[in-house]
Amino acid sequence: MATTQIPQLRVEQVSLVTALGGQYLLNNISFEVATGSRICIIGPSGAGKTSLLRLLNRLSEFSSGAIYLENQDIRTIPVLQLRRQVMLVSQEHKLLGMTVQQALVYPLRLQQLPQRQIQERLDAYRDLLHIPVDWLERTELQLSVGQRQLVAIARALIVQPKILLLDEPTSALDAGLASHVLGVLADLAAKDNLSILMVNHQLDIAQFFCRRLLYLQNGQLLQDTPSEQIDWKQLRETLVQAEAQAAQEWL
Ligand SMILES: Nc1ncnc2c1ncn2[C@@H]1O[C@H](COP(=O)(O)OP(=O)(O)OP(=O)(O)O)[C@@H](O)[C@H]1O
Repeated sequence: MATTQIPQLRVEQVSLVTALGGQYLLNNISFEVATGSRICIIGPSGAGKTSLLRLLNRLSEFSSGAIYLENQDIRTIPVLQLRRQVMLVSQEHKLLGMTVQQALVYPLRLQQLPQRQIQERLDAYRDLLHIPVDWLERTELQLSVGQRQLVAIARALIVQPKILLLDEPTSALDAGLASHVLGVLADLAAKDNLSILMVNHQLDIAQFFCRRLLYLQNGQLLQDTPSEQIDWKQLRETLVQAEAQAAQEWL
């Protein structure tokens, strides 16, 4: 008899309304994430992409609807436990006054892992992401934006989450490093069942990496499409038009 696998993450009719003015930043969003998914979230500036990611590990609270991690309502999961399973790499990469090494091992120390295991994970993920040993003693100010981005990705992966939320993860990496990082992420999705939701403005990266695309505009989920069904040329044009419209609304 076939078994039905429960989705790893289920977003059900979720809305986010601003505190003042009652404007909908996200309106009635529903989708599911299967284990090991590679999903890109695309849409013009201000569409609500970052806001959506932040709801998934409760950095912000949704106004209505529900989100389930493996069938458990995320509001019933202690927030630190949730964030260990659903890690967000945001666009701002802060080491909070720590060195790279301290920042990488901090979440593992919080989990009270034995020192030997901490060292093994540090070596493994530093190696995996090609972070040179001589960065370990550097602080944020001694790293370029791209280097900080790489450390932030390592810091999320070292915790071995079930779901990784990435907000423009490769925007500051050169093409070679970006493609290495995407290869590492694809391997982790295939071998370790890591699910990845990635906000990305670079459609060529989305086309290469993602197996499914969520298209957001004005807080609404307009498309949820497997990548093989996407007309990328059409999508590029839609996005250019939507960006132009968004820019006009700001003028
Ligand atoms: N705390 C907040 N209060 C009010 N409005 C907010 C808040 N946070 C975000 N917004 C607004 O919500 C909308 C969606 O913002 P969000 O950052 O999620 O968009 P985005 O799609 O990620 O945009 P970008 O591609 O430019 O990063 C924007 O109009 C933004 O100004």
